Amino acid sequence: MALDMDKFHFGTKDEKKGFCIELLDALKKRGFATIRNHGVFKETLDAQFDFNRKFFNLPLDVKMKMKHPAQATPNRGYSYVGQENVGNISGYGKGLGPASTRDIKESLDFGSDIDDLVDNVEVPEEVLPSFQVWIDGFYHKLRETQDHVLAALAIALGIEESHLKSLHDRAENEFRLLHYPAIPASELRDGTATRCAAHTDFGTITLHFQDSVGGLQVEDPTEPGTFRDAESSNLADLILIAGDSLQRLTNDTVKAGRHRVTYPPSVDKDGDEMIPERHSIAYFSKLNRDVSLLPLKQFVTEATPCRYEDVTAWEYNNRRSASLYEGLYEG
Ligand SMILES: O=C(O)CCC(=O)C(=O)O
Ligand SMILES: [Fe+2]
Repeated sequence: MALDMDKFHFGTKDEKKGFCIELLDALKKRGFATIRNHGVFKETLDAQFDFNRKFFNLPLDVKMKMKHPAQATPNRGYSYVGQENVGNISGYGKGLGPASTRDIKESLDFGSDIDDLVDNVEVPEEVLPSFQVWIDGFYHKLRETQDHVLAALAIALGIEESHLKSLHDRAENEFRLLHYPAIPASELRDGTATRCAAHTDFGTITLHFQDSVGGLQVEDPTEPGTFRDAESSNLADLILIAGDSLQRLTNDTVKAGRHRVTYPPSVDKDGDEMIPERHSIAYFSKLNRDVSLLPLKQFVTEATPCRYEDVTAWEYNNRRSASLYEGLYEG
């Protein structure tokens, strides 16, 4: 059941508080929360998914003109199928090494148009008219939603309402459009390939939207190893997953949600069917680069000693993302 964010904005004091508590509860118990009335209208999402399709339908040589650089940072531009392998970070936090799976996906990464450190790899007007202007607007639209979600989480966690939001006020988020090409179900069967291998995201929260194909799954925090579909009856619902940085700031009070993309619920894993192509959007909320990932003081007590080192959000982000592209550019 999706949580109704209208209760946060327009509800009574108790309804607002109730929304915040349920949101935090869902992250703790299921590893994700679905939210409706989050401020991004269905028409806006439909238009964004139209742009997704238009971009990924371009010929490969055109997409390669917007190519992601040869290393993980800066995380901007187009990554072809096989360029980024999330399996490399699947074992993170579990004491395991990289998994030997390859992801069958392509993606296009952006930051904000006002980021003063990293420039976007822009999609030129002659390649896709109005695309870049739309993307820049979409970034800020989602940022507004992010700010409200962070306020709700802060309330539930007993932190000052604007505190988490203020740690994100430099527009250093990133977001990506993803396309998973149609493949025969048999291609995923022996476990050497997947759509997107299991992982946690590096930022504080990730806002996900997926098309009607589905396939996003989140690990049950109470049953490690069991992944459950993160489906929603309404495609305009936002699927919220916590990331490593929120886990660190809250000293494990909120754990990062481990997630992956695999067979959609409608496809028979043992059959010969084609898995349809899939489009999705992942908006990664990132702390300002200079913020320390030491747990906030409220979360460090005698019973819950500090579990994490003093590292900046940027250093941590770069350390984690470096492994995503590892092995590709040797020699
Ligand atoms: O495609 C999706 O729904 C999820 C993608 C994802 O988890 C990621 O890019 O970090
Ligand atoms: Fe992710």
